[in-house]
Amino acid sequence: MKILVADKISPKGVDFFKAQQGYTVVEAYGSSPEQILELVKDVDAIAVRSETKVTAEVVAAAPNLKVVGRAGVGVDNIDIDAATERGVIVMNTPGGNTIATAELTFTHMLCGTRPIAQANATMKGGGWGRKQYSGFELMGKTLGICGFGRIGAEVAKRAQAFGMTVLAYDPFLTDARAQSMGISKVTLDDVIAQSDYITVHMPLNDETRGMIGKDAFAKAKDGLRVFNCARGGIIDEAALIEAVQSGKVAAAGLDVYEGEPLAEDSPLRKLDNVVLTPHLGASTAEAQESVGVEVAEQMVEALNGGTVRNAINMPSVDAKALEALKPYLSLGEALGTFIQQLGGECIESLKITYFGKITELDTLPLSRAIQRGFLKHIVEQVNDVNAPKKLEELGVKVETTSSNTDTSYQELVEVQTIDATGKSRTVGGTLFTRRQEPRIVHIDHHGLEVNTSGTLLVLKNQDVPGIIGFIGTVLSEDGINIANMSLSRDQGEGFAISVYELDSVPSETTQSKITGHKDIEKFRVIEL
Ligand SMILES: NC(=O)c1ccc[n+]([C@@H]2O[C@H](COP(=O)([O-])OP(=O)(O)OC[C@H]3O[C@@H](n4cnc5c(N)ncnc54)[C@H](O)[C@@H]3O)[C@@H](O)[C@H]2O)c1
Ligand SMILES: O=C(O)[C@H](O)COP(=O)(O)O
Repeated sequence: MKILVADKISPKGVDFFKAQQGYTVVEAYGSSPEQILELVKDVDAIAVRSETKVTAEVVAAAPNLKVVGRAGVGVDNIDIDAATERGVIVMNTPGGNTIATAELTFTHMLCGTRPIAQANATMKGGGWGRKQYSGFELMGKTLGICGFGRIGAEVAKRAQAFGMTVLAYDPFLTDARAQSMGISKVTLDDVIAQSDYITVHMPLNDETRGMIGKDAFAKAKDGLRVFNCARGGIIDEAALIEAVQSGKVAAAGLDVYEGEPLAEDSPLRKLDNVVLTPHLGASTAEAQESVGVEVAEQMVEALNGGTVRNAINMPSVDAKALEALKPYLSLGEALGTFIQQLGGECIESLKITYFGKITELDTLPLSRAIQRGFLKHIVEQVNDVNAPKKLEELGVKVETTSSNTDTSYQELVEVQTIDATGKSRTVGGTLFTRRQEPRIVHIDHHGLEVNTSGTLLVLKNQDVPGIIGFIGTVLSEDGINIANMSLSRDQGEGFAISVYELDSVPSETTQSKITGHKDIEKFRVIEL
């Protein structure tokens, strides 16, 4: 495996890569976009922080690329869509720099309350300035936190320790969590109208870009103090500059910017009551060691075919849950591959239903395995990362449900296809013998028992004598052994469904002989 470490991550993380047998590590910090395109030509994985941009062009230039690892939280420097389309796993290390960033945020809040940075600059210039640098207290003030995730919550705890009242705006924050943290869950308008301090802790996207802008400053209290240690652009820079210049905003602290590095001539650099740091949130020894080692471990585990942790573009499952799911994954893949070949062409919908005990597990990886299996014979380079996207591109709608309807099995996975004419085909599978052996247990609700590997001949015929003998004869003339056979008779309708497990695929001639038999309505050769 060849790993490109494109941004400076902890030496312990780099050493972890180097310690792996058969791994080659290229460390190339501060490379230009052109150099990156050249460097990724033969790499299996790229480790980055926020500097290197993993664009669609970079993904396209790296045919062997399997994993992009981000030693940190934000993945806005990685083109997730391009990576997903190619089946490249993108992973981050979400918790490792939470405390570092919460502490930097709090440092900014303190600096925006007591003019430490400004006083320090005066002192270094030979001055004293005791009178001009008096400040305020945090005690008794209201802090509004927009984005109450890992970092937002840590900032809240620190603010409470300083005697602040905390309001939070986060559409995903539950009442129970707000209550247990002793904070008030409010609307964005309330945060803006009631806060003395506002800090933002969410990703930058179309919803959050400019969330604190001209309108917000107009509705805010006079003398508001604002802080952004999340992503540049959540607080609109032009609006902030205006609000600081007009005195509406009394102080601000920024660690992140709309463009990084911040332009040398940015007006922000000239505002006395705005304290700036160069994207230092995660830059502590502890955080860097944590995210550097974590990203290296996660990447190696994924590259070696183990558990995929903290992936952005596929379900992440912990090792224990994955162990419990393992036997189901090969069943799922086989059911997907089977139904794609049984369902025929122009399939518009793929419905997955889980029954019984399996509904207690996290079935997301299993649903991915079914989708991957479905695409196995029709799309090249499909994996759990890109399977949903490939199905979407093919116009196949995927629906997954859990049902509490009783079946004859302790647990059952059912996969149904519906084609453009509305015709539906269904296959069901379960695990036999203490959950280890995958079996197909029905086709279109006709009970059978079929193994989930190799070549299958699926037959629908009139339920008349001589069919099994005929199939045995034509296959033996072709030199093909039958390993197993399962039969389901529908006496009411007078036909039978049978599945023959074969040692190899029947020749064209044999298949024409089967087609020619007057009592055989249809058959399919299915390769699992
Ligand atoms: N300055 C730095 O060096 C630094 C370091 C670490 C993280 N960060 C950034 O800080 C941000 C927060 O990181 P985190 O680890 O707390 O992430 P997190 O995922 O734990 O929390 C983000 C929170 O934002 C909320 N959210 C999402 N959309 C929202 C919206 N429209 N309105 C309000 N809330 C919304 C989510 O519900 C979530 O609770 C990220 O952007 C991350 O990239 C910056
Ligand atoms: O999202 C993050 O984790 C931070 O922005 C840290 O970025 P960095 O690794 O480039 O310091």
